[in-house]
Amino acid sequence: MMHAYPLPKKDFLGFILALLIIFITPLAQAKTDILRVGIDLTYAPFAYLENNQPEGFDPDFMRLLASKGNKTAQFNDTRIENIIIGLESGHYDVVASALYVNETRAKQVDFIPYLQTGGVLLVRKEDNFNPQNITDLCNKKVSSMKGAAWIETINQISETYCKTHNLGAIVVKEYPSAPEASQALLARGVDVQYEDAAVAQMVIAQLNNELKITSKHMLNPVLIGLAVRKNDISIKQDLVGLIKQVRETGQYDELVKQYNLAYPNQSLLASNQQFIITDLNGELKNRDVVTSQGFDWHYFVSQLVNPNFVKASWTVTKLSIIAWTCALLFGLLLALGNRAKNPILQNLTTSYIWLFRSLPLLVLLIYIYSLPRFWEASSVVLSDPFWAGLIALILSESAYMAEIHRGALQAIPNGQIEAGKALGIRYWAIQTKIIFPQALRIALPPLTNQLVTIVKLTSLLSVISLTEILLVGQQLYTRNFLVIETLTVVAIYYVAIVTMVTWLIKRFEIYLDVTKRKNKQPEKLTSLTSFSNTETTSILSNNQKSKFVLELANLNKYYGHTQVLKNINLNVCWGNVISIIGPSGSGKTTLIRSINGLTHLDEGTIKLEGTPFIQGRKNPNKQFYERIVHLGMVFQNYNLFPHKTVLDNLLLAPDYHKMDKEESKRSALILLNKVGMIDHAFKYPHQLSGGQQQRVAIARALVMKPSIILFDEPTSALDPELVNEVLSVIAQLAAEGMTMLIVTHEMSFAFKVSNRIIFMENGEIIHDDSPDAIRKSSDKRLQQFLNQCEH
Ligand SMILES: Nc1ncnc2c1ncn2[C@@H]1O[C@H](COP(=O)(O)OP(=O)(O)OP(=O)(O)O)[C@@H](O)[C@H]1O
Repeated sequence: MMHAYPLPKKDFLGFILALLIIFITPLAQAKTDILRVGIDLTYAPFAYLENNQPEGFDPDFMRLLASKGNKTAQFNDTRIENIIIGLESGHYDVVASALYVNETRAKQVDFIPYLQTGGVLLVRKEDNFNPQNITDLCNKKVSSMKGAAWIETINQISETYCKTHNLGAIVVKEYPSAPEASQALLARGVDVQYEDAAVAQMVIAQLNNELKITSKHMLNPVLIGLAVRKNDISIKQDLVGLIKQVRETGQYDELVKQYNLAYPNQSLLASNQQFIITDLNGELKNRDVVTSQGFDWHYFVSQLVNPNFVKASWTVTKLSIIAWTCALLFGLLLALGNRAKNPILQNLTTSYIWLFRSLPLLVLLIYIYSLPRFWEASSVVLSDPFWAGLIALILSESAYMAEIHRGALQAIPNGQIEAGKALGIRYWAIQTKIIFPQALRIALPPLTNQLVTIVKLTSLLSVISLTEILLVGQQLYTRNFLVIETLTVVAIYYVAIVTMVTWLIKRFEIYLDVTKRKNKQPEKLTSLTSFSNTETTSILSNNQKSKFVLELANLNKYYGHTQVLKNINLNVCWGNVISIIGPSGSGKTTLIRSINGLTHLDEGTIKLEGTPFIQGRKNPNKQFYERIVHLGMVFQNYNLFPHKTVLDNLLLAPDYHKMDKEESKRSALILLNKVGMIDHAFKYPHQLSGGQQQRVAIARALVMKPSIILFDEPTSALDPELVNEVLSVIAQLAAEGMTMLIVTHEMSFAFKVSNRIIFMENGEIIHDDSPDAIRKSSDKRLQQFLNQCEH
């Protein structure tokens, strides 16, 4: 029977200890039984994956050594550029990845030689170019695996032979692995590939003989070694002893024969003696513990001014800024397409965004860079990794930016578009002058983030051999193994670029933020107060060409099955001030918005100044856009443009309609004076009260000299104490003979200023009479409504 009591404390600790022992013992055992090998399994035939198992010479060799030492080889697949970081960090004990031996590498790690190899030259099968030696490569582009031994030799020959013989330099393009270097050759990004002899055989077989070896002899023999940490004396002793054993038993010879490789010859061993830890007989030379060097400050400082880093930084900056700007603009078009009413456009943009957000940039980069293989003409542009990288970045980033723009565009209130439309401004101008500047301010912080992302993403472009900052770093540390020093330089360059570009955009963001802007120095406006009344009223239109300003005939409007306007007929004479009153939901706003096309009618015609203006469901025509400016509109929520000053709010429409600049500025100032806002001409809307904003909105509606102004509940959004300042401006306009149609809930005002009052209910005009007649009407429903309003 089990006890329900808790375990005594002592027993509990014992239990934990037992658990630890159970788990730790096998781990501790595992460490001694396992030979941990760092290896890059993308380098066939030396090391590759087959059926998920490491295969090739290096895995076979390490398995052989491990079994001789009664251990199991455990492979840790790591790309070549990071393989020494793993060794130094203790993730494995030895690197067996066809590493060539050289002086600078030997300063960081100890090498135990175990193989020799050499290079060959590969070209496309159909090419007539037959290079035999490196000297035949002058003026050619050569692809190579990153950090390969021969790169230094090629660069040396380019300097000492090609340049001195005026034959043109050899351009080496480095790729992460041999398959990518071959793809570049097939895509005509390079003319020739320099490859390890054993690797080249394998590549040719895999690519169905699309490439051929042209060099007859193995070029540039190199010594290959196992790399171990300098202070790891026991692993050095173990490995040297095991290699000796497998050579003596003949197992080593059997293995190298299978791969057509060889143990390093004596002369190669002799010439590399100072870089390896075994002598010519394969015995360990020095058993002292040598600690690896600390941070190499001298090298670090020298690399800070390395011209290759400076050049790569310029490439990264240029590429990032161009990619960001193009993706920003393209993304904006995509966002607009996505918001369009056209379903084809919507589906196309949605699919684009879905596809390019899902595709990894790396895959996209390789697709684009390889395109010339299938479409030769594209090689003119795409063989240059800068352009291929730029196109891939733009395609991918524009998909992300489209979503940022979509969010920002959605955040702009619809009233801004309506205010633009009411001023007769067409679609593109509304977008560019009103919507984009406001949306850009909202989108800028996330867009800045994207720029930082792009700067960092450029490091991926090394797969297509673009010499960017990380690639320069990798080229350096795969040769000298000074990983931390080099990466610190890389980090400094990236941080500097990101800091610079974000600072620039931050300045732009501050520039766009009108709340942080100081008011422009006001001009001398005092002279304006001396304008005569005639000059002030002459600004208002008195262009009476027809009997009626506005004629509405048989207007009908439905929302779904609900009819909200029922056969509306109304004629407005010049100078009429008509107030539209009625209970909530009676259709007042719908009526006034359909007069200037903001709400589409289902049936009926509207004539403006005697000429047809809107006809039923027909789309607005050219005549509509020419005449819409004769209809001013004042909205309930003012709808001023927040990114423009008061004066610029007034000048937007005259500028768009190409009116005389000086004259419209003068009219704008006179109108501001008229509505009592002249002292605020250079303020932004957020610096004004609601009443002041509405007075500016009235001046803005007047600046195009409309024949009639429509007011949609102009005081409903105002605090009670601000209502009167707006109403007195409207009353003044009424007194000056301005024709106005006013939807209002301010009954006493309506009765005071109007010559006619229209009472609407359920979408119908029930009464259309003088204020006196309305007041005296015997209609109970009307009287009930008026009584309610008075309360
Ligand atoms: N976009 C829309 N979709 C569907 N129905 C709408 C839409 N706009 C208005 N309506 C309906 O049309 C009718 C008339 O609305 P409208 O806004 O013109 O009334 P109103 O008299 O101006 O009311 P209020 O005085 O409250 O502003 C209402 O029943 C309203 O619910």
